[in-house]
Amino acid sequence: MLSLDGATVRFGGRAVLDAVGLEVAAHEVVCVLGPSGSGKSTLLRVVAGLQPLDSGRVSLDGRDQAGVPAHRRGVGLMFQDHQLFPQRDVGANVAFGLRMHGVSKGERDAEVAQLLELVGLPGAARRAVASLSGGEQQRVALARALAPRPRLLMLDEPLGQLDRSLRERLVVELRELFSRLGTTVLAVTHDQGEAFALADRVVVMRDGRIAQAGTPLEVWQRPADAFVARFLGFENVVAATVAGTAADSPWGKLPVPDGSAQGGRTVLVRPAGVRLVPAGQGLPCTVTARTFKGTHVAVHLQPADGPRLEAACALRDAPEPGASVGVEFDVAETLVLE
Ligand SMILES: Nc1ncnc2c1ncn2[C@@H]1O[C@H](COP(=O)(O)OP(=O)(O)OP(=O)(O)O)[C@@H](O)[C@H]1O
Repeated sequence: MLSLDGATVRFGGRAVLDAVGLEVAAHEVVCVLGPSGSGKSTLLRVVAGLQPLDSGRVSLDGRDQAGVPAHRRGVGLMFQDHQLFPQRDVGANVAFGLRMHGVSKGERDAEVAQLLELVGLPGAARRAVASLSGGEQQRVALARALAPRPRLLMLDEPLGQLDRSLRERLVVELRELFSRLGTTVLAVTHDQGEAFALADRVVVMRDGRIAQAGTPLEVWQRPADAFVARFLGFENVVAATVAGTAADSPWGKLPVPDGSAQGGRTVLVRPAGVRLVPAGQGLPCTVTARTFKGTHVAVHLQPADGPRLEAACALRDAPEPGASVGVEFDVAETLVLE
């Protein structure tokens, strides 16, 4: 449905989008993820027709969109600050795009009622926008974006301003809604939890380029490089020299899976693969801090030599800060990055 080919945008000589290639299939939900300034919003704006390309191409349903203005592209956009019209009621906000398309009043009212039902706000058409909570306003903005039945719906930080529990709930609702409607979605977020919960496929951006694209599981299990691994929150990433099934690292010899890439590499050890053993065994470390993570405790460790480590520990097993422990590494949670 959507295809970007060598899409490039430069500001003052710097490529903010650098030869980006991306395909989005019909009914697919793709989340673009990346740190601030990596080019996510620019990517959306390019697809929407709000930002011209310096080179490359954007196609929708196989048709090059060069010269096609934003309002003729058939894409819906929902921004972070959702920009509802405060002086109009909920129904008028949702009906906005339908009016622009010349839909009659009777049809509009029926459509608005149906959309409000869909986003979980049945009967809210006559309410004032100011009387709604942040989460309710977000749903109205979503109903408004869905109303003209866009072939592609684009969301820019759709849940950005909401509190965590509401975001987690809405993300599940959105996922159900999109799969029910078969909506094709391109969403941008800097929250990896949101992206992983919402997307069929995630695209991680760095400095205007795609660092990795894949299903949430693929990206989580095999981050492409140290940047992606760190961006996903993995701290135990270290340069090492791999020979056979061992890697020489600042933490000593690490076991690595059979068939790992050899030579000078970057090695990732997931926190679950950092096993605490009694002091005197393994790599000597001092516990510097503990962070409660709900299902486990993250134990932060300073080895006598080498960069800090993070271990995932059961609540009852987590040692106190200041304790001396040993560390062993589990090959099943170790990965040599390409
Ligand atoms: N009109 C512009 N003129 C000059 N530079 C721009 C313009 N728009 C964006 N940029 C720059 O391009 C880079 C990418 O911006 P973009 O908004 O696409 O990033 P982002 O990944 O969406 O970031 P954020 O998560 O902070 O919204 C940034 O360094 C930004 O300062």
